[in-house]
Amino acid sequence: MADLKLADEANHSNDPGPTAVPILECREVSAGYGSVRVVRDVSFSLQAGSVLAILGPNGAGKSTLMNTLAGLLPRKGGDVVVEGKELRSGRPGEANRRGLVLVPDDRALFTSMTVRENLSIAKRSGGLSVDAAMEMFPALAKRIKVNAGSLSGGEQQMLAVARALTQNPRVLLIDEMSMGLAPVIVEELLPIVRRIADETNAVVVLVEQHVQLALEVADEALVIVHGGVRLSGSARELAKNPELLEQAYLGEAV
Ligand SMILES: Nc1ncnc2c1ncn2[C@@H]1O[C@H](COP(=O)(O)OP(=O)(O)OP(=O)(O)O)[C@@H](O)[C@H]1O
Repeated sequence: MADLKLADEANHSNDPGPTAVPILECREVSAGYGSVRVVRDVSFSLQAGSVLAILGPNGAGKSTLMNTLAGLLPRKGGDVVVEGKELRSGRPGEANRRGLVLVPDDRALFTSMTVRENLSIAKRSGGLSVDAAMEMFPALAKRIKVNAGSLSGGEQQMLAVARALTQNPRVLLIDEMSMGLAPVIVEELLPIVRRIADETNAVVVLVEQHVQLALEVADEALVIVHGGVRLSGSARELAKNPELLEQAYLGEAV
């Protein structure tokens, strides 16, 4: 099956020009568990302020790729380069210090601590202050004294993203933000991702099952099937080609 690369027409206006060093480069990255390779030769390059949507069916390897980028899993091949410097494989502390911040699909909040405590404990120098993070999420600001475990699913997700922003991310990795959330909540949350990229100039890599909503906020998209990139291109072009997306998901030749 030939991979398809759509025209590289990014829909963001903050193109830094051809000489800028990419914030994140993934060069033929492979990953997996034990001797099993579940992600194969994934490559992409992202400039400051851009959003990449990683799409694909269940079990395709999307979370494995995210965890590998965050250093939680060792790579089985390839290079990850952050702002021009290689990142060592399987070093989550180093990845975090270099600005890769993962919002995991289980959100990993301290449920018996308040919203404010969850944010204060994560805060890093250079990251958004608790108050600035709350400005991004006014609905959560009203719940700042509430324990994270008592928040709604949408509020918990806001807190997980707000917490990441207090850590000064250069690369924000958001794995299935919409997991378990009603579509109406997802429609509110995803535009915030766009705002984060635009206002902080961080790169956002978003794994998302709500394909059309993700394509509305992303600049670029990859469809991963069976661990390999099946389709890639500008989010705007992919959004205009739902049949192509469907074929890619089904693993048909496109
Ligand atoms: N800890 C693990 N040990 C061994 N295999 C795993 C582990 N986690 C995931 N896998 C396998 O790796 C493959 C890719 O899983 P992964 O969770 O990365 O897919 P995904 O695209 O994120 O899917 P989903 O959308 O369902 O989360 C699957 O076959 C899965 O069973």
